Amino acid sequence: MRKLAAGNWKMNGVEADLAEVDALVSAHRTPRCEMLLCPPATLISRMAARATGDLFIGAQDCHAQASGAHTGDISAAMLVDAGATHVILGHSERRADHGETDAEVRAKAEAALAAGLVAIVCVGETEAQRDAGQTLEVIGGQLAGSVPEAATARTTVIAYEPVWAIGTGRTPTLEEIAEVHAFLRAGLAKRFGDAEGFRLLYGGSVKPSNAGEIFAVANVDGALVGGASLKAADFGAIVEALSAA
Ligand SMILES: O=C[C@H](O)COP(=O)(O)O
Repeated sequence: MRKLAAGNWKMNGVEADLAEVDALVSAHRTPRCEMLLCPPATLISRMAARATGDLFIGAQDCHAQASGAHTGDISAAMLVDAGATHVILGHSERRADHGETDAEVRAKAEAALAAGLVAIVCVGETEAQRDAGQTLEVIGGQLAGSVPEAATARTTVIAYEPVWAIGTGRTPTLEEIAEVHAFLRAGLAKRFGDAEGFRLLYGGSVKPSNAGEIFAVANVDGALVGGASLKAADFGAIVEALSAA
C-alpha cells in the first residue's frame, strides 16, 4: 500500500499561500508516498490547477445530499467538479463545532464514495474519555457508526486523531498509537475482510521532529497533519520522513 501524507489546512489559506503549494510541488516531484492537501473550499480549484505529480487536493467536509436547499453547504459532486479527489469527514472539529454524529458522518461518506471521492473518516477520543479508559470503546463506536458498508481499502482511509493531541503539541506515546492502530486494523479486518489495504493515518501534533518515530509505529500508514501542513518546508520534511519509513 502506498503511504499518504495528508495536510488539513482547516480555516487557513488565501491566494498568497498558493506559493506554498508551488514550493511543495517543486521540491517533491517524485515522493515515495502520496501527498494530499485539503485547503478551504475557496482554494480547491486554484490548488488543483497547480497540483501535479503525486500531489492531490481534497476538501474538509461535504454534504450528504447531492443538491438542494442547503445554504452554505457543498456537495461531494461539487468538490469533484472543483478538482478534489479526497474529502476529510467527521473531523473532531466538525463533530464538536457542528454537532456531527456518526450517522451523519456515515451519510456524508456514502455521498463522497458515490461521487468518486476518497473518504478520510476521522475517529478519536477526548482526553476525558482516555482518562476514563474508554479510548477503544469510543473509537470502536465511531468506526462502526461512521464508516459505510460500501467502504473499501481503495476508497476509504481512516484517520486516528486523539482530540487532546490536536494543535496542542502533545502526542500519545508510541505504544498508545500502536494500540489504537492495531485495534483499527483488527476492526476493519473483522468487518471488511481486506483490512491490510486500508490506510490508517495518525493525526495530532505531527511535525518534522516527531514524524519519523510515529511513522515507524506498526500500522501507521501516514499522517493527517494540521498546522505543520501550512508551510511547504515543514510538510515536505514530513513527506520525507514518511518516504523513508
Ligand atoms: O486534521 C489535522 C489534525 O486536526 C491535526 O492538527 P495539528 O497537526 O495541528 O495538531
